[in-house]
Amino acid sequence: MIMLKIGAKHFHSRLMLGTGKYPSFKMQKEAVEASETEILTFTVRRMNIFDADEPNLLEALDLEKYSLLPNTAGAKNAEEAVRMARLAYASGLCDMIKVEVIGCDKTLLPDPFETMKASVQLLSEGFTVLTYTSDDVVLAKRLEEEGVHAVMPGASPIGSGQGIINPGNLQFIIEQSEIPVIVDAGIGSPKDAAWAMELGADGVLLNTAVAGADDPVKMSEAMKLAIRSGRLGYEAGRIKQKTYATKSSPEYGMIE
Ligand SMILES: CC(=O)[C@@H](O)[C@H](O)COP(=O)(O)O
Repeated sequence: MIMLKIGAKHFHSRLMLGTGKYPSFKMQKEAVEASETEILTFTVRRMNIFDADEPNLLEALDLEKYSLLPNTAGAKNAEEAVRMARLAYASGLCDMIKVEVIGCDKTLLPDPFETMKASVQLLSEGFTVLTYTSDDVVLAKRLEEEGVHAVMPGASPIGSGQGIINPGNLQFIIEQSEIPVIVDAGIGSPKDAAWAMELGADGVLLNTAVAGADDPVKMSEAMKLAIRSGRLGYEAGRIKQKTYATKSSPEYGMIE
């Protein structure tokens, strides 16, 4: 059964995993495998794409098994992001592109204007564009209108592990979107990932919570299960919250 469609690509897993910050290549490989992800993201700037003598940060992974989502992390403006995307494409390491243009070094929050500019340019060049944004509802809509293939609102600042700090905005973005919404960045624990999915997100992208865990492989599996569980809960339709109690054992309609 197909679960997630982004552009022309179909996926069974709703978890996208970052490849950086792992304590070792061995741990990276095991964590990636435990996640059962189909989409791996990596920073173009940190790849030694054209220099065979330099270390390759993906060398432990069998890249044939994954769809690759290079990201433009480190770009400070649209021009830099576009250049990185073209480089990833030219190197053959590009099924899709995650547009990430940082506007503030302290918060690592995206620059909305440059993000939009880069996304529009890359769309015009035929890329499948997934755009990292803040949880700005109007910007997410504008990006969708421009034709991006997915929006990726942050749960909280990258690497902060704060989890979802503005569920209301994520909810609005999810409700209005006809393209996939991937909650990206700031996930700290499995409960955050499950919550994002329960809100109706189409997927979650995370890195630090797994790579920085005491046991990245176990955490990777926990995230996989949390995302499945959150999605199931969303599809099952949760009960309405009430102010007052209602008995779990009603006096009528009991099963004998
Ligand atoms: C790897 C990547 O793309 C990050 O920029 C991403 O946003 C993940 O953030 P966390 O490390 O907070 O999960």
